[in-house]
Amino acid sequence: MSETNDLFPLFVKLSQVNTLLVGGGKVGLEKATALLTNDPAAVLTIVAREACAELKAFIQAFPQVVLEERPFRLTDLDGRGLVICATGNPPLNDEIRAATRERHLLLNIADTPDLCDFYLSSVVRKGHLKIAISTNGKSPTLAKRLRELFTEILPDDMDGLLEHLHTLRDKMKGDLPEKIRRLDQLTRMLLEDLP
Ligand SMILES: C[C@@]1(CC(=O)O)C2=NC(=C\c3[nH]c(c(CCC(=O)O)c3CC(=O)O)Cc3[nH]c(c(CC(=O)O)c3CCC(=O)O)/C=C3\N/C(=C\2)[C@@H](CCC(=O)O)[C@]3(C)CC(=O)O)/[C@H]1CCC(=O)O
Ligand SMILES: NC(=O)c1ccc[n+]([C@@H]2O[C@H](COP(=O)([O-])OP(=O)(O)OC[C@H]3O[C@@H](n4cnc5c(N)ncnc54)[C@H](O)[C@@H]3O)[C@@H](O)[C@H]2O)c1
Repeated sequence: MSETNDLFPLFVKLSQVNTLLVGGGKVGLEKATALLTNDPAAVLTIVAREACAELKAFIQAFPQVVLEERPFRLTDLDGRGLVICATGNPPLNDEIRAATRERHLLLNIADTPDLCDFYLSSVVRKGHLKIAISTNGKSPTLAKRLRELFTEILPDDMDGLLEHLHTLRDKMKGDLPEKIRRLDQLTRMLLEDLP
């Protein structure tokens, strides 16, 4: 029997959702990079006993990011929307798992699928176009490879196409089914030009 991928993808506005990252080692740096490259205005607090030099250097470019070098405490969860944990500390993972469940907060514990409410995805970015890839946790390396493949084959000027479609969409009058029919037709023609 084949398993299905039941994960529901969302595109989250990190500038409006207060995120806590616990842990500031190599994996913490990867997660901070994923958050801040997608949204440089992400509201992010990092709590780590000791943050690595690379993380400290990286967050310099993001003045809104708060780094507190001290042990995690439960009050760190106050006012958060998302929590990401990258400490490699199993008892702490369990404590944060229980506390976030009580507070109805969404939690990702890096590299520990069983304890996650959500996974981070591999992200293809071409201007306004963003494609998130999930392998249902089966192979993050394949997700990374597919990101590289799509980044290579999609044209860099996707923004030109999207702006054009946006202008046309705003100009179109008439009833919705007719608008959808015309946009379907137009995008079919435009996408035929892609490699
Ligand atoms: C996509 C990406 C996003 C991101 O992290 O930003 C991401 N992992 C990335 C890379 C990566 N991670 C690992 C390697 C080493 C090779 C390997 O082990 O495969 C590489 C490859 C590399 O770095 O080259 C180690 C690893 N990761 C997980 C486990 C545990 C397990 O599988 O049980 C272990 C073993 C740990 C150990 O053995 O100790 C688990 C998860 N990793 C996920 C996301 C979630 C599932 C996403 C999906 O559905 O595919 C999930 C379930 C939870 C989560 O962490 O959110 C990012 C690629 C970004 C990009 O480049 O595009
Ligand atoms: N990198 C690996 O080889 C490896 C192997 C197995 C699992 N992992 C997973 O990777 C993650 C961590 O990896 P890493 O390489 O970044 O580890 P790391 O040891 O470099 O970093 C751990 C970070 O967590 C912080 N930390 C630990 N306890 C804390 C506490 N009580 N309060 C606040 N901060 C605390 C440390 O100060 C540090 O910043 C974990 O999710 C772990 O399950 C990694």
